[in-house]
Amino acid sequence: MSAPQPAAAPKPLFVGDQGRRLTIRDLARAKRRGEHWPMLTAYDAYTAGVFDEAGIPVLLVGDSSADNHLGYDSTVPVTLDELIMLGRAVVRGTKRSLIVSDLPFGSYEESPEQALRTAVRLMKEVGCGAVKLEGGVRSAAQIEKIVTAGIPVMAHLGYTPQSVNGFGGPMVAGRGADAAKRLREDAEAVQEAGAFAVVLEVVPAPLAEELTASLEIPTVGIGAGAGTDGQVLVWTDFAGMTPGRTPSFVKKYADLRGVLGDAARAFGRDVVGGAYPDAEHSFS
Ligand SMILES: Nc1nc(=O)c2c([nH]1)NC[C@@H]1CN(c3ccc(C(=O)N[C@@H](CCC(=O)O)C(=O)O)cc3)CN21
Ligand SMILES: CC(C)C(=O)C(=O)O
Ligand SMILES: [Mg+2]
Repeated sequence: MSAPQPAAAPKPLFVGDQGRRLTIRDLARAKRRGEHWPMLTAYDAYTAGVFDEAGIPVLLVGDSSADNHLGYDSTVPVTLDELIMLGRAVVRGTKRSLIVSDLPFGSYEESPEQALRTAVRLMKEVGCGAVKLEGGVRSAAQIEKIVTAGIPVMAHLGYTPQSVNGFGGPMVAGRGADAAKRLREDAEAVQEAGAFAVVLEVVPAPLAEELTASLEIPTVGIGAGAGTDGQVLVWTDFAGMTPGRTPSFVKKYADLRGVLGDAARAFGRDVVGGAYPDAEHSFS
């Protein structure tokens, strides 16, 4: 009899060498195992390819592309056609990550039928694996309609940026007993409607932890503390590409803006000074 072998270390989800695209079932299994996993936004093929190769299991074609890629002031103006173009690039640039696409503002609020039409366009034209929309109780009928048609839906609660023009109150959602109760009801509603996961944006950490324990579906936090199943960040924030101030929950893992600016200045100096192109970079 040989000595008992130590149990094989569970393979973290983000290593992601399944040789296929991740699915929502992989995320459900990660929840059962108590694994934490990262998610990043992506708006183009190269960047998405870098994250896919780095083993990020879930990439979001966020409507945050509006203010972080397309130059709008908020997420409100981005159109479905614009998001579809970005999503197609992200899918073309990746092999393994699960691609989730946001439903942009105005493309689902009117009715469950409108929401399904939008989700179907994203599934057909982008080829993503899931869609995401904002709102709890107010969006439950939309979620149910889309899920019933066989399309996985990620919900999004807490601070919901598409409503920025309607917000009068504080940014941190779920603070205080009434707000916490509403957030719990929203979370229950989206799970009941069939969402496979739920984003909790700018929510007090203890409440996000409580929801993560009470819900069967994975939670994905952004500014919601360490207790959620997944963590998502806007890629330009985590990589130091966003100009100016970023939300306080962001940790900057690189200074891409500095690196790229330095490269551009060096190229400019070389061209002006005659150092580029040199013989090595010319044809004789
Ligand atoms: N670059 C960027 N990062 C994001 O996380 C992000 C976007 N853009 N655009 C769409 C939404 C908007 N989100 C935001 C935007 C601002 C804050 C922010 O300024 N938060 C302040 C708290 C302000 C308050 O308490 O009133 C912070 O210090 O974190 C947070 C999330 C998250 N999303
Ligand atoms: C921040 C995430 C959750 C998002 O909705 C987006 O990037 O659009
Ligand atoms: Mg979004």
